[in-house]
Amino acid sequence: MMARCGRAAVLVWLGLVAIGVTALLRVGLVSEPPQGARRRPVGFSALEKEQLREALRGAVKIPTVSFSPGNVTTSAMEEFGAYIQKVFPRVFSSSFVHHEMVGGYSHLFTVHGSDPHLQPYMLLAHLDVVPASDEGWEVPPFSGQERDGFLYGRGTLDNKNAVMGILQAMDFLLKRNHRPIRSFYIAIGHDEEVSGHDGARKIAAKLESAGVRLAFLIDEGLAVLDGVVKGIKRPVALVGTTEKGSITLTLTVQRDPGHSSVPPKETSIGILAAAVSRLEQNPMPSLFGKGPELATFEQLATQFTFPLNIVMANLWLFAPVVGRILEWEPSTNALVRTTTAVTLFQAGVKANIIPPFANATVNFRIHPAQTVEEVLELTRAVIADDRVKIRVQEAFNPLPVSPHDEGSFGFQIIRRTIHEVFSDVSAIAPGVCIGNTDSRHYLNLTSSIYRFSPIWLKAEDLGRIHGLNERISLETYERGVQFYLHLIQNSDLPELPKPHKSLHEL
Ligand SMILES: CCCCCCCC/C=C\CCCCCCCC(=O)NCC(=O)O
Ligand SMILES: [Zn+2]
Ligand SMILES: [Zn+2]
Repeated sequence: MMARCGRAAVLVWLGLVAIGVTALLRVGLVSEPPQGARRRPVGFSALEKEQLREALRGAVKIPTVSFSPGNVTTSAMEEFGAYIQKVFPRVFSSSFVHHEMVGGYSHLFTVHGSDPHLQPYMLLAHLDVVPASDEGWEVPPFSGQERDGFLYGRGTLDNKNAVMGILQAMDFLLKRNHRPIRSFYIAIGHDEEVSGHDGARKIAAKLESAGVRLAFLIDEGLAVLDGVVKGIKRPVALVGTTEKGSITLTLTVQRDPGHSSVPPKETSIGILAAAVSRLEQNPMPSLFGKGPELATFEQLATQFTFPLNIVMANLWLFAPVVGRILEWEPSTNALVRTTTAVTLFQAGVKANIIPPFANATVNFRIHPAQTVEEVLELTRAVIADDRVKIRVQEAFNPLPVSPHDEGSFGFQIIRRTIHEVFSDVSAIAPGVCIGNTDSRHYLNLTSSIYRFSPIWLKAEDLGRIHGLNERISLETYERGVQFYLHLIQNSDLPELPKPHKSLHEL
């Protein structure tokens, strides 16, 4: 009997291994880099390197902060506009580049390629940054100081690296007398950090009313991740093919004020604090494996060390266990569920007055398998207190998944460009962008929206985005400029080679 059980267990194990190996081979083929002649990184002279670093430093020193919708630092944004004109005169004076301002402080460049029959694409970035005070920073966040090969400052990763990287690449192309064949737009929003309603949304509306359709669009988002995903030793690049939805709620409790010497059993502050604490103690349900994050892990399966590689290649069986493990780290927990972040709390007027009001802001990022309505319903159920009034500030559902198969022009061009410039990455896979981007305003112009920042992130860097000591290595920034240079040239391809030879010709 014991022997029979043992033999059965071995057979089950062999079966699992066979399935795993099959899946690994399949996945291995999918994630194989495109073959054939690759464009080699263009060399920058020492002077050019110096120029591109100084240009970024100058951009970081202008405090283009967005505080809230309608409350952005307009004078800094005007200064930023003048700064890029000064640094990139070639771009602003080129006969085939048209520049215009939209929504007061956003920039739209139209680069007219030599073949007007090719559908244009778009490079997207934003010039505004989230606030930063000196406290906790190794160097002041708007001082543009450099340490050990890193330029420190708010916006170095999010997103002045892209604004300056794109314009710098354009400048270098013009300097080398290169006119792109395919037309493209460069859109630089000024209020992405506070919803993009005055910048990106207006640019999108303008292009839409002119009947523009885009071949694809690339915005900030995921990146090259080095040691970020536990179990993967080598760097991998993730391209965001979708992004999470979002809900921002204001929770309010109002009670009668009075003398603090005769307090009620519960104050508005106590009631609201208990409600937000319940939200934190009761996270949204795990949905790991029910959305496009499944494809990310399947495609990265071969990159995991043994035995995780077998596990990842068999998520149909192991997804619940993997989901539990991913919950341990905030960065991967964000892929598992709708996240809940209590971000603002305002209450009370004076030490000896019973507080008449308490307000809290809670920001949820919605997992692709959930909707705004579902999250609202769960939130009401967890708060379960009619004294807490719930108001929706802003809400949108998770974004559609952009095509990422072998025939998807934009995805394959981006993939090829990553292979050329970040040749040290071992795999490229589609992913869910956990933050939100201006790209969602362009849904009516294209279904091919990709979110990839050409930056190299180690696990410890994730906390720098919107956090303390945001910084970029100058070597990484040079690669970012290379990325946009290559991307613009690769996009000149009129179409992808036919499927039977696509991988060899790309
Ligand atoms: C196997 C997958 C592991 C994924 C781990 C997550 C990696 C995170 C990588 C990049 C950081 C995401 C930043 C996204 C851009 C956010 C832009 C932004 O700040 N927008 C405003 C907002 O979201 O409020
Ligand atoms: Zn950003
Ligand atoms: Zn940001």
